[in-house]
Amino acid sequence: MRLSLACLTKPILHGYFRSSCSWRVRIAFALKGIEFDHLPVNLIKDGGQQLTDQYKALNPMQQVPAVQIDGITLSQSLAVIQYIEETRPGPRLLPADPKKRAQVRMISDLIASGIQPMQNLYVLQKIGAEKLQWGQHFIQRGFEALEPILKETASKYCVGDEISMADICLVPQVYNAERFKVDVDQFPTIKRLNQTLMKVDAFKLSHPSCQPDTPADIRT
Ligand SMILES: O=C(O)/C=C\C(=O)CC(=O)CC(=O)O
Repeated sequence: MRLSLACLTKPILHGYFRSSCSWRVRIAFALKGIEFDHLPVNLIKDGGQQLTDQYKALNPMQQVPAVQIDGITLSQSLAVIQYIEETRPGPRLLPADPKKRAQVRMISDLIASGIQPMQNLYVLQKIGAEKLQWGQHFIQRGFEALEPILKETASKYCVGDEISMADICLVPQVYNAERFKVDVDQFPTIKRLNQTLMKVDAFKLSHPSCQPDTPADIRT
């Protein structure tokens, strides 16, 4: 087998400890057992390091994460997750069954396109005041849709009994819900899945509370 040099170098994750989209990528790397180098991009410090020309050259959307892997640079966490799914061994992150696979994509997109972008830093900075209520509104609305969907698709995990990309999206979004003071008790399926997943090492080790760039005062 011929291995290109690019495949032999560790991927580099440009991310931020508290970014839910960076956390998604960290979970996927952990589940697949992929070692990576972490280059922190502080979204707050100096007005936001993602806004520098240097970072813009890496990711023109000026958001995290960006991942350098196999000689290419990818932004957008779901594209990264699907790329490593297609190129790396280890547990499957998308089910083989087409219906379950579609359900995983539906749940992932619901979160990654329907909820998270409405409460990300850039949008909230544009809103000005009312940030908390704005974020709460869109997470609440999204979880009201997600709960009945998960009730249908979930068994041990979001879709059946295998951890998938849907679970990778769910846990960081629940973390954001808690940050925005959405009462997750309203959503028993979401709550139960989050509790189950937070016992899995890949989710624990990648948690925002214990990353290289986690500030000392909130590190656990
Ligand atoms: O420390 C901060 O407050 C800044 C940024 C974030 O949390 C990341 C986001 O923009 C939200 C998100 O990932 O969903």
